Formats: sequence, C-alpha cells, structure tokens
Amino acid sequence: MRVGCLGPQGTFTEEAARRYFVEEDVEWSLHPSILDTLEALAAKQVDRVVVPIENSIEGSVTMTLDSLALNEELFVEAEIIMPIRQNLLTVVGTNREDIREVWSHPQALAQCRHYIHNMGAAVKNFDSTAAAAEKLAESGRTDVAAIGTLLAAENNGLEVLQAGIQDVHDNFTRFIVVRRIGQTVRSTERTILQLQFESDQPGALASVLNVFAGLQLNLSHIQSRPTRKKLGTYQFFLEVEAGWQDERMQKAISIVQTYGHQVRVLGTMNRHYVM
Ligand SMILES: O=C(O)C(=O)C[C@]1(C(=O)O)C=C[C@@H](O)C=C1
Repeated sequence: MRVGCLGPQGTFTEEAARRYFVEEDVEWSLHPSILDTLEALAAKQVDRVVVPIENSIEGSVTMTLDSLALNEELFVEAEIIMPIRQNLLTVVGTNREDIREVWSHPQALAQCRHYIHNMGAAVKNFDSTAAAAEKLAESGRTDVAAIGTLLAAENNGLEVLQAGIQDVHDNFTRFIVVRRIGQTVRSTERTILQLQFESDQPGALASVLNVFAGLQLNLSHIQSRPTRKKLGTYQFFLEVEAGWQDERMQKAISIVQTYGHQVRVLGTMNRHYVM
C-alpha cells in the first residue's frame, strides 16, 4: 500500500503514520505540505494519507478541515491519537541566550507560544517541523532554534537543547487516515459530518443539535468554518459518537436533510492510540 504524509523525514505526522501502519507493507511517500499530501491522494499517487486534524492545545487544523470540505473524493476511515512532545533543537554549540528566532510549523509554534514568548524570540513559519529543522541545519545559524521531533534532531545532526517544551505537559494531536471514496468503510465509533444551512434563520443550528440529542447521539466535536461565499456565513463540522452505518446515525442524517439543510458524510472512523 502507498501511504502519503507530511515530510521531510522526521515530522510528527510521519511518526504517527508509521506507528499506525506498523503491520502493513507500506511504500512511503513524503509531501512538502498538508495540502500537497491530500492532493497526492486525490491524484491517485497514493492509496491512503495521514494528516493532522486537531491538537489538544491549539485546536483544529483548519487546512485539513477545509480540504476535506472542498474535495468530494476524500473519505476519512480512521483516527489516530498520539502524544506530542515538542523539543528545542539547535546547531551544536548554540547558547540559549543567543537565540533570537524560533522556526517551526505554526501548530508546533502555537503549542509552545508562552515558552517562546518568555525567550523573547521571534517566530518563523515552515510547512513542517522537520522542514524547519532541515533548514536550520543547512544554515548553520547559532541565533536560531527549531522546534520538532527527536528524529528530526537526529536526522539533521542537531542538538536537543530542551525536551518537552510545549506549554501544557499533556499534549495530544489527533490525526486522520484518509482514502478516496469508493469502497464501504465500516466503523462503530465516530462519524464526521459537514453541515451547511440553506438560509440563516433563528434556531437552525439548535434544531439540528436537538435531532442528535433526541436520538441519544453524543457530539464529540463541533467546529464552525467560513462558507467562503460571504462574510459572516458559516458551515459546521460535527463529530458524532456513532458509526455511519448505525441506525440512529442514518435517521439523524435523513431528518436533518428533511429540514432542507445539506449534510455530507466526510468519514467514519474508529479511534487508535499510538504511544
Ligand atoms: O510539522 C509536523 O511535524 C507535523 O506533523 C504537523 C503537525 C500539525 O500540523 O499539527 C502535527 C503534529 C503536531 O501537532 C505539530 C505539527
């Protein structure tokens, strides 16, 4: 199986993907950004991709949600949860007092926001934590640090100046495994829905939420995102604690559709912890 994820080697996503697909015979394909990873799946260059969707400190990875919403070919088939330990990586011989800039992926920088603020350093965004580590090693700069994995330090000959620098000790990221639509995916645990309202009316969202409540379906996540059509108009992503094939789930979807709202099933997934 060909599996795609964010590269270069040593990203958190690659770590999660390798731990999840541990028993499969995988041909790995690393991509420069989350968007490129999902595009490779749509273009049939790979069979599955793993992308981050939410972090316990910083919240949703909106690029992933928006891409799922825009591309009707994609379907989520599993969920992976992995603990995230951020590390301050430097060129050998760097003094902490000399660090003026910190380079990393925006999600990683956000997870260490207070730590970086206390250092008095500026931040610079990269497409992945491993890309930042690679660029730091190439530059040889001793006034810059990168934030990333221990593997990225090892791969690039960087020193781990400090480990576990995320602002909250218990830090977890949720990743999803995505495939192209086609074959039926079975799961018992969770379904992701995209909800769009035809018109803005009082109680529209409340009436939808009541349908799930009435059928004893627990919502584990709700996120609003712009419709991208008009300022101040939103679509919603709901995660519901039941598989797509669950009778109550099917019933909830058809009731919401009879209200005239658009509901699309973005995937159905069981949860896997990789430690
Ligand atoms: O840059 C990486 O290493 C990634 O795998 C991306 C990513 C993310 O976008 O959330 C994955 C896990 C961590 O939360 C930090 C960064």
